[in-house]
Amino acid sequence: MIIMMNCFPCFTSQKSRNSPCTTNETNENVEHDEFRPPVAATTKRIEERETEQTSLKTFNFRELATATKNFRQECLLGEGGFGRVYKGTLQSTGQLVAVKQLDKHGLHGNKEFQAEVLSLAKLEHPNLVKLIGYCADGDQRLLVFEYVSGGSLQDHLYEQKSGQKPMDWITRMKIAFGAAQGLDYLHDKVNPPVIYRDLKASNILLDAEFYPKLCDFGLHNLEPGTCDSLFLSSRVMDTYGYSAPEYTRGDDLTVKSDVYSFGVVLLELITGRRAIDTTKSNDEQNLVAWAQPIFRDPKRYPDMADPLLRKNFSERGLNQAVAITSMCLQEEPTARPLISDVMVALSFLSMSTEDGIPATVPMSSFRDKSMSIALSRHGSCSVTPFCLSRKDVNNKSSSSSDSEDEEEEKAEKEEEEESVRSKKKEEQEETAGDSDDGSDSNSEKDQEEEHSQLEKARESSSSSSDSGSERRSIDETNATAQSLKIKYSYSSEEEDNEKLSSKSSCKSNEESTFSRYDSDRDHDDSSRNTSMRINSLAHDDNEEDEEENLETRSYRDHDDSPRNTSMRINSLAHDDDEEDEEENHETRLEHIHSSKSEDQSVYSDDDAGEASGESSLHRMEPEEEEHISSDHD
Ligand SMILES: Nc1ncnc2c1ncn2[C@@H]1O[C@H](COP(=O)(O)OP(=O)(O)OP(=O)(O)O)[C@@H](O)[C@H]1O
Repeated sequence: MIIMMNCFPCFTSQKSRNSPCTTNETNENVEHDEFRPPVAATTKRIEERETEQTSLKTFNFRELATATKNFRQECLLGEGGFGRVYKGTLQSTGQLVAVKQLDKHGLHGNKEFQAEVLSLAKLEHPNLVKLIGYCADGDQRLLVFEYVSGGSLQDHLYEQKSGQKPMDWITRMKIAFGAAQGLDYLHDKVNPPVIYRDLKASNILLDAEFYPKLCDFGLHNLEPGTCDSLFLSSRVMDTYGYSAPEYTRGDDLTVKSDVYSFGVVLLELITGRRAIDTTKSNDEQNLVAWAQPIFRDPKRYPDMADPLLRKNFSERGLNQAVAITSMCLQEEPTARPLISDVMVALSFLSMSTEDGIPATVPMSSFRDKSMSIALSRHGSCSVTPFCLSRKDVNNKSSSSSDSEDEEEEKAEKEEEEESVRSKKKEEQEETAGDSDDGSDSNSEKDQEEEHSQLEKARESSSSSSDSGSERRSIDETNATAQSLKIKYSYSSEEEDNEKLSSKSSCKSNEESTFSRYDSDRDHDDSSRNTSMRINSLAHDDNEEDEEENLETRSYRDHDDSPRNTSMRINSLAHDDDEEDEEENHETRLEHIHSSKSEDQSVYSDDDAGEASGESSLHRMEPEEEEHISSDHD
């Protein structure tokens, strides 16, 4: 979009040089140029609204000189590929800002600059450094950003000040999660999507509470050299170690190239190693090259972790994080996950739990199946295809015992119904075995019987829950699972997932789910305080010739009890006036798993003073998993 030069008076007007102004204050001066068709009043109003929305300020050079004490050395925060960055204080408001003085190489014209700046200003997200304003005065081009006080991720990982504690595991995961949210916004929430191109540890700024904000996004077109082909950008070198293989091959960059760079950052967070470290031996200089063989050997994952973490992380958390990283770092761009899926997975990893073990990630939270498959390999993803409704999440996140009781009652009811239904199924199968055409002829009768059994089950279930007596035993549930011939284990591989998915006739996530994830910045220490919504809706695909219209619904139950590992698979036929009874099933698959399984043990090494100086791995043995079915046996 091309914006008029006079729209920003600091380019031309003397008046503007003396006072800061916002773009909306100056819209009266809008003129038209040759690139813009005559602007109708309405169009003009739309533009005004756009600039109002961004509330972008224009500054004159003198103001910014004052703010930065005349660009004094002591205010210099650093110098990057775009130019120098100074810390400043706006005189008018007292606000702290970071003033980026763009290099004059390949200087962009005012119009181009304004256009870029305005589109930049529209990119607003809590995990992006906010552009406050700009200055284009003579040949000066400056951008004014909010000041982020905590330094960059690079500083925290590698340039720690003395006495500063190393970042703990959860903090690292929260940083990764926040960065993923920022990237997701650029990739998924902005139209057209913005390819960051420059994601790296030094571009992730942290505030005083380690809340991450991405900087330098969308600046590509302002990069020195984009107007001057002879100018070799120093940024190319800086990005070395983060850039995706397709960049080196000279192929086009896509959002998946950003996913690769994100993978490198995640790897840095896990390992505490720089993307490129020339002080290391040859085979360890390139972090990704060093990590690739380890990705293939999960037993070596713990060796990968940053020694500064002193093994204070859960094994499962580490496995998940490494699995996500290795996916992001796939050679082939299409094999890399969507950042939205990475973000969802990290939302679980960044939640603090009492025992430090991250919750299982519901498979249907992902838009792309590959992520759930990768995580399920590490027992980190519930393989049941299900949908997490907002109501479910609310119920789950509520600490109210009432709602938990209600959930349990509901689950019990469903189990009853499921039991009846599966028994019926078995009978039907037997009948089918005896007589080929028998099932058809009896189907109506069967339906009636089934229905009446279900009704009975509902009644008996409600009466038992009313009296508060007799809970349905979980071995019955397991029998139900068996009757559905679904096998499951925590180490289940891809095929198991596929089988389970197909058993429940649920379409792939890609096709059938819509995920929405919202999290605000209070995503903090308590998982209960985490504001998170994941909604997935399995929806029908009319083109598919499905005999049954299945609505699959389930939810994650992050069970607090370490000794309860069970899987409940409930399937019930429900009568719905509007829908054909024969064709409608509601399958509820609920997977409740233990907070601690074998794969979930916590490594801890609190013994900082071990004589050897090398911490040994203390593995807190998981409490024995209690498979209720085996108890029953
Ligand atoms: N909004 C900001 N708040 C606080 N510090 C900032 C801000 N923006 C940049 N900085 C700091 O200014 C310095 C220079 O930043 P800049 O982004 O220009 O360079 P870089 O990230 O080191 O390299 P490159 O330009 O290649 O990405 C860095 O130390 C960075 O942490």
